[in-house]
Amino acid sequence: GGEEPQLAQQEEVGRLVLKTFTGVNERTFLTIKPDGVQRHLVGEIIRRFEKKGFKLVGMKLMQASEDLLKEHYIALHDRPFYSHLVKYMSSGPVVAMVWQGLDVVKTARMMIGETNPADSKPGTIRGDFCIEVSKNVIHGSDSVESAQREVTLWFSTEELACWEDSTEHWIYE
Ligand SMILES: Nc1ncnc2c1ncn2[C@@H]1O[C@@H]2COP(=O)(O)O[C@H]2[C@H]1O
Repeated sequence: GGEEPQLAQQEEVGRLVLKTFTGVNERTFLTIKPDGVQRHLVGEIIRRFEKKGFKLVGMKLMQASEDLLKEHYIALHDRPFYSHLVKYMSSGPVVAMVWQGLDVVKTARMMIGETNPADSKPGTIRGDFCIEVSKNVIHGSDSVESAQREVTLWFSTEELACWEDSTEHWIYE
């Protein structure tokens, strides 16, 4: 009984957030994985999204806890590689980021490449910088809904910056 109104309220907030972060305000969650940090790819990866024209609205270098990563990868908890994945992701610092822009979820996935680097074309991040699926350098949200879930899981609202990009007139019609 008592929990239902709260749940309805949460769903309402969810719908509102989803409506707010559409069009040029669409947001995605990206994280440079421990192998990407160790291999000094942080600058190169950020450079690609920055030069593309997307807006960086949140970023932090952090060592993620196993609890956070278990929640982040909850949809994969039945997969045989789940616990290995959680251990690897918590083994060193990652760079968690929120990027904003028109169709940023889909476009970032295209820039990242396929989950398996062997299927990723040259020119994509995974196509250019890695070989194995279990060391694939970067994560990107796979849908607007998972982006919303992942952004709120990894960042508080105070950690996200709202700023005006002076080049926007040269990027959007
Ligand atoms: N067969 C696999 N073996 C190990 N890790 C995998 C396998 N398939 C997927 N993954 C990892 O699981 C992750 C899920 O989403 P990511 O985009 O972070 O990238 C994926 C890979 O790092």
